[in-house]
Amino acid sequence: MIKQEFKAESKRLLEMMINSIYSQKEIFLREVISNSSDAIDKIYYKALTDDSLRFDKDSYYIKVEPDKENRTLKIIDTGIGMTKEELEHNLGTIAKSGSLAFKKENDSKDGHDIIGQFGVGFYSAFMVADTVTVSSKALGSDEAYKWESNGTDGYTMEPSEKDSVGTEITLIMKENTEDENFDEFLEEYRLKAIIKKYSDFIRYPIKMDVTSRRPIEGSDNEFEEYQEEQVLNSMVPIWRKNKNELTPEDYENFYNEKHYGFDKPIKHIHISVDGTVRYNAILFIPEKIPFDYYSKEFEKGLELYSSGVLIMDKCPDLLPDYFSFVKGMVDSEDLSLNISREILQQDKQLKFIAKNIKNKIKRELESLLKGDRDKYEEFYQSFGRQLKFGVYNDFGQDKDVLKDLLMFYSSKEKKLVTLDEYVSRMSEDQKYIYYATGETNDRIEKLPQTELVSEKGFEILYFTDDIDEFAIKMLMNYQEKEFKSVSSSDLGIDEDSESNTDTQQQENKELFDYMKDVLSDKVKEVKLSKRLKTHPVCLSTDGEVSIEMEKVLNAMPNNQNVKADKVLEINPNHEVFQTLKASFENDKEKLSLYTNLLYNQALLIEGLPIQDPVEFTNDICKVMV
Ligand SMILES: Nc1ncnc2c1ncn2[C@@H]1O[C@H](COP(=O)(O)OP(=O)(O)OP(=O)(O)O)[C@@H](O)[C@H]1O
Repeated sequence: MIKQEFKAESKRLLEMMINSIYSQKEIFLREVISNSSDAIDKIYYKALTDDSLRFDKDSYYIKVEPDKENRTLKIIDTGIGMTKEELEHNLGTIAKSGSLAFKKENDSKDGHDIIGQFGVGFYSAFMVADTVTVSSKALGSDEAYKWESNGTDGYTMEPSEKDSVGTEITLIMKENTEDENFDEFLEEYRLKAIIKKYSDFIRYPIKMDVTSRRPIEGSDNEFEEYQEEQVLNSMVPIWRKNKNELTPEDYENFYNEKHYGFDKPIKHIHISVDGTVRYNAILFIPEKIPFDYYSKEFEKGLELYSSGVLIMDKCPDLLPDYFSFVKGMVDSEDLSLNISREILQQDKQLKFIAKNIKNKIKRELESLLKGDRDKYEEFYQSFGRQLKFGVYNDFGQDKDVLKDLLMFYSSKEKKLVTLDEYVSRMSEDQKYIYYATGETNDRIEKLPQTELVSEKGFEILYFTDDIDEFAIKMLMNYQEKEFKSVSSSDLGIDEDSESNTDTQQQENKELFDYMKDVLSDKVKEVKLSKRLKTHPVCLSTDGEVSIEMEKVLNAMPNNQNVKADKVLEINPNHEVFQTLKASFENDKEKLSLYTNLLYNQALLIEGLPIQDPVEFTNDICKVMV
């Protein structure tokens, strides 16, 4: 059987490729500049093995020349150039990458890694240009050649004049349409911005004649325009520099230049890994919460570079949600890019980098907590909530990563403490890590439910964030100590008076049954309290859902009307209890009134709404008259 070769409609293929690979037209400049940078790198490589060649870095550059009048954009480089054959092979064949072949022949060294690999980037010029002319003189050749194409009808080749070695690409820009303005790619400010965004860390200077204004000599208010050649890119990526050479100010400047935030970062993390996947990263922990951080608009992610060229503005896969506040960038030469360089082909390397980064951020936060408590607390005030979400999310799969980073306000220390600090202070007879929930620390401080635990001398953690209790339920325990709400039915505290209370409970069973009937299904039970010392009444809960959780769940849009099993507790040592007993004997109507009043008071203490406020105030008046 004869094997047939696939035939391709190269015209259509090219058209499809030009119009569908890239999501943004501005990318063409990144591609053409990357080619120029590769061409200069190739001279560098040649010089390594060819003694007759000297690579003097300062003589190599890339120049961008917009010409608004003629609507052309030139990109000129002093790279290795192309011979007639190379022009034909590399630009006349789609998906033929001279650069990839070159890379295979020459091992990449000293971070001079060739960018091109797919053999398609050049054609992105046709997204913005009708005609592309490439005039090139190869290193070691006396002749120059010109390649020209309008992107659809093939190309022409002819000898041309060119004095120096290198390549000059001229784009004749497309006519503007209703939807597209191609003139923008001839504007200095736009070219500057595109170069800064994608090609800032190209190792060679990218120059352009920039128009500036200056006062005319001898005049106060007259100005003249003049042109001045400027280098538009920073060239040296700070992440490639030795950490010892860099000062904290260098990192701060980088943070500001890259517009990661308007604040001063609390900490920077510089990572250089030279293992199976090589990468460099500079990460920042911001000081202040970005204004949109807790909104839908906020997008997490790090900038992703491949060999110094920007691939993605915000690569979300590099950060877990709970570290979404981290800003910065990652640069790797080992990424599997897809041909548009916009998304990644497969994410094995990316997953590896993300995992490393996650562990590194965790370790750095732990060391901040140990080494600079004030700074950590500052950080925690801003982003602690996010860490707690991290404990709760995905069924707690990352709770162990985060548990040592958590902090809560302590009843004893009157400041934020870690769980480790809490547990290390626990006395032998303390079974649980106690917590109380409420809107503010002040309100929790006054909660009747805390009385017994506080009297026992046990520390209580104050939960004021709606996520707190959910996170802790997910954590279940810390260093094998379970968490216990001060409002839960069993506090695990052995009281001497316990049997006494139990007897009283038995003796007054009918009273409590009556009160329960008055309240019907508003409460699960009415009983004598073991936890109250001075306050007459409080609510506690029986079961998994606490009152605080009920509040949070019911405030959600998909509210499923979850209810906590509430227990109304009465303090047997309070005079009110005697009044209740007396009215049970003599005046049931009064007992009903008192029961409702006590229940509503308990709701108020919890910050829960009273079902019928008018009835409540009328009830109070009834007691007065
Ligand atoms: N300015 C230039 N100087 C020298 N050679 C060039 C220049 N521009 C392009 N080339 C050659 O043309 C080839 C094709 O370029 P093209 O941009 O299409 O692909 P690439 O850079 O190899 O790969 P990628 O699609 O990944 O960017 C390059 O591999 C290179 O050999």
